[in-house]
Amino acid sequence: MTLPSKTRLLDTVSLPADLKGRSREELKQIADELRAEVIDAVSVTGGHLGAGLGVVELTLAIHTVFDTPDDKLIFDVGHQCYPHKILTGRKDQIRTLRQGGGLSGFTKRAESEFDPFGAAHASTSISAGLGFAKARDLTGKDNKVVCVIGDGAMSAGMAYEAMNNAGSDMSRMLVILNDNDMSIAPPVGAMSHYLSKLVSSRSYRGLRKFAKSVVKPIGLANPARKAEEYLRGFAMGGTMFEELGFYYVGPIDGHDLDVLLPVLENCKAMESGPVLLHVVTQKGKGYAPAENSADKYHGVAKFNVVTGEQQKSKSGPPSYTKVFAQSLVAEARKDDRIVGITAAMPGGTGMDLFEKEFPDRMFDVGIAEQHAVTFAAGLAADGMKPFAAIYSTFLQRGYDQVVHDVAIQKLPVRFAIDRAGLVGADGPTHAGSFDIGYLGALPDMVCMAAADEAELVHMVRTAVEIDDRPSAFRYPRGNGTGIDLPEVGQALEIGKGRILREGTSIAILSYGTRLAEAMKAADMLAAQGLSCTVADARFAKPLDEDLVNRLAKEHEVLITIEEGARGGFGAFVLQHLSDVGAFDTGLKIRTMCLPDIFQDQDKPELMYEQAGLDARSIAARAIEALGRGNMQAIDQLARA
Ligand SMILES: Cc1ncc(C[n+]2csc(CCOP(=O)(O)OP(=O)(O)O)c2C)c(N)n1
Ligand SMILES: CC(=O)[C@@H](O)[C@H](O)COP(=O)(O)O
Ligand SMILES: [Mg+2]
Repeated sequence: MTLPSKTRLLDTVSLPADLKGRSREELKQIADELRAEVIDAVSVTGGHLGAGLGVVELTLAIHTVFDTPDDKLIFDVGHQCYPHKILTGRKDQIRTLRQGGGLSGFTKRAESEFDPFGAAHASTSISAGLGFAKARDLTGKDNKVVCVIGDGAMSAGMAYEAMNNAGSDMSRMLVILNDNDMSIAPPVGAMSHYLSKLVSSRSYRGLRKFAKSVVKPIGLANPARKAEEYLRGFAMGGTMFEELGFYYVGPIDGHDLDVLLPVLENCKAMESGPVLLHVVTQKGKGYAPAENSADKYHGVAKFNVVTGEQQKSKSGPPSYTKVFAQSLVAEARKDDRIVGITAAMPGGTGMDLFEKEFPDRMFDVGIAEQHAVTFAAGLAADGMKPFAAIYSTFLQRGYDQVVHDVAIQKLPVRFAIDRAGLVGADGPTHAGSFDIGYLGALPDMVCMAAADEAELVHMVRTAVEIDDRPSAFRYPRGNGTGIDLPEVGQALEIGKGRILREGTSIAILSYGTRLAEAMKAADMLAAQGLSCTVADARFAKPLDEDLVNRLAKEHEVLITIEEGARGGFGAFVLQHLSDVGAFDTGLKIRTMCLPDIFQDQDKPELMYEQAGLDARSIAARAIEALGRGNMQAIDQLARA
C-alpha cells in the first residue's frame, strides 16, 4: 500500500508549514498518500484506524488553512489523530504508535507542541477550546482555536455545557462537527437522529453542489466572505446550534478538498463569535475493508493491508467481558427485573450479547456516563435491578452521580467495572486504576474483584442478590485464566474472603487477578523453605476483618496486592489494622499496588512487571520484609 518514496509528495511534508502554497492537486495527492500511510502504519501497530481515515482530508485542510501550532487544534477523544501526527513532525515514529516507548495513540501535550491538549476520553474538546479562546483574549493574542468533535462525542453532557458557555459569551472559536454517523457502534439517541435529518435534508444536497460551484472560482487567496455568506444561506435555518449561539455552517462534504479548503478559509476569516462547521465524512473512508465493516474498523489488531484480515488473537480462554455478559444473560433469563446499561460501549462491555437476547431491557445511552449512572439509579429506585457495565476509567466521569444519586440513597445499582487495572496499548488515559479507592470510600458500597473468571460468575450472581445497597465488581481487560466455569453462579458470602494455600511465615492477601502471580510467588518462596499463605480477599468492602486479623497475627509478614492505585485495597487493610492496634506489636506489612505515576502504554505483562506486581516482585518484597531468603534463587525461578 505504501507508495514508492520517489513518488511520494508526503515525504516532502514534515510540518504543516510544508503544506502552504501547494496547489489543490498536490494537496489531493498528499491526502491520498497520507491515507495510504495511515493504513500501512496501523497494519503493523494495530490501533484506531477508521476514525483517522475519515478525517484525512479534514486534517490536511485544517493544517493547510490554519497556522498550527500557534492556532490551537484540539481533537476530541484523539483517536482520529494519526494523520495529524504524520503531518506534524511525527511521520518517522508513526510505526511506534501505541507500542512501549512509542507514540501515544491519542493527542498528548508531552509529545508535541502540535497537541495543545491531551485527550482519549470523549467530549472534552469544546470546553478545552473555550479555555484556550479565553486565555488568548485575556493575554491579547490573536490565534485561532479549532476543535474537531465527532457525532458520537456530541452525545455527552460536557459538549453541551461547553456550547452553552461558548454560545452565550460569543467566544471566537471554530468547532468542527465531524459527522460520520458512527460512534464505536452505530450512534444512538435523539441528537444523532437530528444530525441525520440535517444531513439528509435537501439543503445539504443542494449545498454540496452549490459549494463546489461557488467556491471554486474564488480560490484560496481570497477569504471569500461572500461565499461564506452564500454557504450559510444554504444551511438550514434555525438549527439547534444557532439557537445555542453558534454561527452554523454546513453540512459540507468533509472529503472534498475543493469544498473544505475555501469553507475553512471563510471560517478562519470570521471575526466574532463561535462557529460550528458541520462536515459529513465516512468512517474508514478510502479503505474498502474498513468501509464495508460494521464497526468501520474503529479499533483493529494488526492486519493484512491487501485483504484487510486482522491478526487473530491466539485462541485462549474466553475474555472476562464475555464471561460477565454470558453470566448476566443467564441471570436475566431467571429474573426479568435485571436490565443492562452501556454508555456507547455495547461491544466493549459485552452488553451487545445481552441486547441480542433482551433488546427491551438493554439501554445504550450514548457517551453519557453521568447520565448512565443516574438513569440506573432511577431504575433501581423503582424496583429494577440495573447492571451498569462501564469501563473503570469512564466511570470516573460519573463519580458524583455514583455518590449523590446512588450511594447516598443506598440504591441497588450494580456496577460491572470492566477494564479494571492496566489495559496496555491505550495507556494511562484508559487504565482502570482508581475505582477501588473511589468506590471503596463510599459508605455501604459493596466492592468485589474477581480473581478469575469463575469468581466473576459468582460475583454476577452475588450482585443480583444484593438488593438493598449498591455494589460493584471489577475485572480486567483480556482473557480469563482458563479455569473451568461453574454451571451457575453461587452467591458469595458478603465480606468474606477465601484461603487458597496455608503457610506459616508469609501471608499474601490478593484482591483481584494478581492472585495467580501471588500463587507463583508462593511457589518461588516455598522452594527455599519460606512457607506462604495465599488468600483471595474477594471483597475490599466490606473487608474480611477476621481474615485480615488472622493473617496479620499468624504470619511474620503480610503483603497485600491489587491492580489499582494507592489509596485502594491495601490502604483499607492498613486502616483496619491501625484501628485494631495491630501495628502496636510490630507487624511487618507491605502493600503492593500500582506505582504513583501515570504509566505509559506497553504490553500489559510488561506494564505489570514495571509496576512491580508480578510474581518475582512479590517474592522480592516478601524477602525484603522478612529479612531473609535468597533473591538470586528467586530470579533464577522467575527466568525459568
Ligand atoms: C467518556 C468516554 N466514554 C467512552 C469512550 C469510548 N469511545 C471512544 S471513541 C468513541 C466513539 C466516538 O464517536 P465519534 O466521536 O463519533 O468519533 P468517530 O470514532 O466516529 O470518529 C467511544 C464511545 C471514551 N473515549 N470516552
Ligand atoms: C478510543 C476509545 O476510548 C476506545 O476505542 C477504546 O480504545 C476501546 O478500548 P478497548 O479496546 O479496551 O475496548
Ligand atoms: Mg462518529
